[in-house]
Amino acid sequence: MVVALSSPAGPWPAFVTSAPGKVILFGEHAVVYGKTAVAGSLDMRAYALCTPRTDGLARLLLPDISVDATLPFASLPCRASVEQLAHPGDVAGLLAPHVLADYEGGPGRTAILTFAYLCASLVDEAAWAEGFSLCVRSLVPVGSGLGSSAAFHVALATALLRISGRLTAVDALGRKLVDAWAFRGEQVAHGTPSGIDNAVATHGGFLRYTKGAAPQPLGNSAAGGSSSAAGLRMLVCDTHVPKSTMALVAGVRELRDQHTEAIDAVMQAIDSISTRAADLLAAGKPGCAEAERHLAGAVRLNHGLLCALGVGHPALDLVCRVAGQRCMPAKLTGAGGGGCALVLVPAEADEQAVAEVTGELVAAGFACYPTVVGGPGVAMDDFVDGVPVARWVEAAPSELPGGADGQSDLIERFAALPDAALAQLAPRTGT
Ligand SMILES: Nc1ncnc2c1ncn2[C@@H]1O[C@H](COP(=O)(O)OP(=O)(O)OP(=O)(O)O)[C@@H](O)[C@H]1O
Ligand SMILES: C[C@@](O)(CCO)CC(=O)[O-]
Repeated sequence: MVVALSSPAGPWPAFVTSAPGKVILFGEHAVVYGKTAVAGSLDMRAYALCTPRTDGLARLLLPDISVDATLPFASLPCRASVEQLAHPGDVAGLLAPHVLADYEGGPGRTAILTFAYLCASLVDEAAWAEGFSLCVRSLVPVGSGLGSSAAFHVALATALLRISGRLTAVDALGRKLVDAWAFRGEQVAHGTPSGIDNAVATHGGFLRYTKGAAPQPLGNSAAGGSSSAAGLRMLVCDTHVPKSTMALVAGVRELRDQHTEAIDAVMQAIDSISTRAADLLAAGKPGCAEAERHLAGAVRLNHGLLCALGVGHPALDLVCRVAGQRCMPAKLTGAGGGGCALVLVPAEADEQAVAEVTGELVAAGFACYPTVVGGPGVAMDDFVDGVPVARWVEAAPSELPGGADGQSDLIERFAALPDAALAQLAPRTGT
């Protein structure tokens, strides 16, 4: 994929940003309390197409969650008032009621709040002057524990930083900036996130993560280098049981307030599991029999400890039982309470056993994704295979009635791209 970026000032071409979902191998929830966690990027991404306008309006189109909002600059709070907020989530109190009127609760409201917060913080009146349209589509299932919100916030923050002229390249400095602003988006959505999800969505690869410290790559590279940890084969199983990350994190906090010593001991146990696993992955031995045995035990233990924190669910236990019967360790991943579980597939796994596990889980009503973990993080492109993004979207197959008629707005065409066409916008490893 060719990446060529125009100067931020002056007219700009349509561009696309994208960021991956994540899978937490070890340490969710404990990471909120400063413990170590290990996570990797998924091969499912969120994509944002950004196009210039001429009417001074900003349109946010989120077809996955039925949001289509068009805002004038004056409908946003000013930067100074946003900067004075005690917490980014308090932005709701600054917005005129009509902005949220059509989005009472749920993902649409959260997305508008984050958009408003990031726009008010980043895009000044001059940059807004001509307006822009932004459409975000995602192949990361929403609310399943696979970091759909972080992928969304990283893609969104990258687009708004570019529009504001603060970001010209996704290099080390650019990634730091994106990560910091995506984290604020996560704060709007989740209250007190640890930052691990946005770190993985930004940097890609496999990371050892501790809140407040720089994420540590585990023998891998978001730029497409080979990863020892990427040798881990996994099935990600979506139970489709809805959950709220914010409520689950708040629930663990309440439990800790009541049973501080006991919960801190659980957190410490999770920390030792994550730390040892991170060392193993960093040493590049995930496939050897001894390491695999160790990781299998660690996965089972971590699941049990998460259940002790009150974030388990019978559907997640079912995944662990079905996989465990075929000697495949499994645990919940992400916030728990529903959402997804990961199944570690041993290097020597019998393919028949993998197919049986998949079949049983699908028969139980779950979705099963064989997963490649450890791919690229955030990306920003003006060209797809040498073709300007706008022309590529126009030419790509669309699900709009009437097919490729060239009549519809670029944003509408992007919103109607089949998933397979959308997936082609992923950065190609090694280019
Ligand atoms: N495709 C999308 N379009 C627009 N907004 C999205 C999209 N996907 C996710 N979001 C935003 O992310 C929020 C979902 O966050 P939530 O924490 O519930 O799920 P998750 O990130 O998938 O799970 P976890 O945090 O456990 O990994 C939505 O409320 C919405 O604001
Ligand atoms: C549950 C949690 O640990 C992971 C959610 O993907 C919350 C966080 O780290 O912000």
